[in-house]
Amino acid sequence: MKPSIKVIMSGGGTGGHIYPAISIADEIKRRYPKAEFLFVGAKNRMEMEKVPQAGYEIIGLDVAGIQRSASLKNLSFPFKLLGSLKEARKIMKGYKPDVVIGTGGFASGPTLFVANFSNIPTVIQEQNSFPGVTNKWLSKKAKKICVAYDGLETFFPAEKIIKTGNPVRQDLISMDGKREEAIESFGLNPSKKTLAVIGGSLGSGKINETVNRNLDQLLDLDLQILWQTGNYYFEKYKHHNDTEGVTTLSFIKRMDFLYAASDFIVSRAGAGTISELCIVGKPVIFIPSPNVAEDHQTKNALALVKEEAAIMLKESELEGFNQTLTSLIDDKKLQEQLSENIKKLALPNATKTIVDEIEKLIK
Ligand SMILES: CC(=O)N[C@H]1[C@@H](OP(=O)(O)OP(=O)(O)OC[C@H]2O[C@@H](n3ccc(=O)[nH]c3=O)[C@H](O)[C@@H]2O)O[C@H](CO)[C@@H](O)[C@@H]1O
Repeated sequence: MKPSIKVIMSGGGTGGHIYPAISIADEIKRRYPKAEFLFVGAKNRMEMEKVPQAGYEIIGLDVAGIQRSASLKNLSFPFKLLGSLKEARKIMKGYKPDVVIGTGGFASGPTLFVANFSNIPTVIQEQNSFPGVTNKWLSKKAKKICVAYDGLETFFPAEKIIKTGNPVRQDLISMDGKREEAIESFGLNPSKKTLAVIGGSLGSGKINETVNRNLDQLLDLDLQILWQTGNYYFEKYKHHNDTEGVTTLSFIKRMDFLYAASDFIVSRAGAGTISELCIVGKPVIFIPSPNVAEDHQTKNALALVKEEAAIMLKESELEGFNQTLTSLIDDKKLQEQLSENIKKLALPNATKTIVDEIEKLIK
């Protein structure tokens, strides 16, 4: 009989930190049906909704990040940090976990710091090719660091690094035979090619503006557009649902369907989306967000561009959007080459490999 274990998962702020935590918890639960889980997130952030939907309990810390631009909000940062450290300490003392797993975002900083300080083994799952300051700092005391890109020994202690890949939800790994159902579920035209637009879990204002500006020319390419705007921007663009050939959605529950229905993809370069796109194997144009720590999305995308596995357009190059997309659509050979090369980078066993490492720690 497998023992009952107690696990704290901490991460959130955006889907990119939440979904890996849920995938890892699901796999631990599959192996240890009696395992108990507590998620620690940040109050009022996306995890407070998505984690309970996935069937797990979550506590929200009163914590926020530092604003990159000078902001009055930063004045309250030290107080919130101290408060959240106190809260995390209380949680750790009360729950007594066997292991604490951090997938990044505001809450994982104080949670893993307190766990490290209390000598509870911690594991970091770093999704990006370039880590933020918090993970670099937490890595000193973490037992293991599961990464998805090469070259992270520049930032983390080399002996703790394991290249596992990023966890990808199971329904995104088994993609075969879903195209027809996917096309039907979005009410798309099966005889037309589909361009999917993905702004990341929160949506992207810049990508939305670009698609909106170029919409007529895009439709002239005889494409239909499946456009994820993000919740925040949906009101502004939802009227396009009345435009023939355009489907806008705020947030997509069945990302497997979005990928299955699409022929070409334009996307932000969040690490989780990239890992999924490697499994999906379709031609992609990345438009990385320049507004993230250390410009890590550009670095994520460049790791693929280097392998001729994707095209990248910087935000400063968006006047060339139409031309880049048209060239891709017109070039079958390029499409095949991108598909073939991106698939080579897929690491579909990431979640299992990460949980193998966690198991070694708790045994
Ligand atoms: C603005 C920001 O801070 N972005 C960061 C955030 O991105 P973001 O939260 O966008 O994260 P990712 O691209 O890594 O992952 C998004 C996840 O949300 C899912 N999804 C997305 C849209 C949707 O409608 N439905 C849905 O389910 C995707 O399938 C994927 O699993 O975390 C990533 C991982 O650390 C980072 O690389 C990004 O730079």
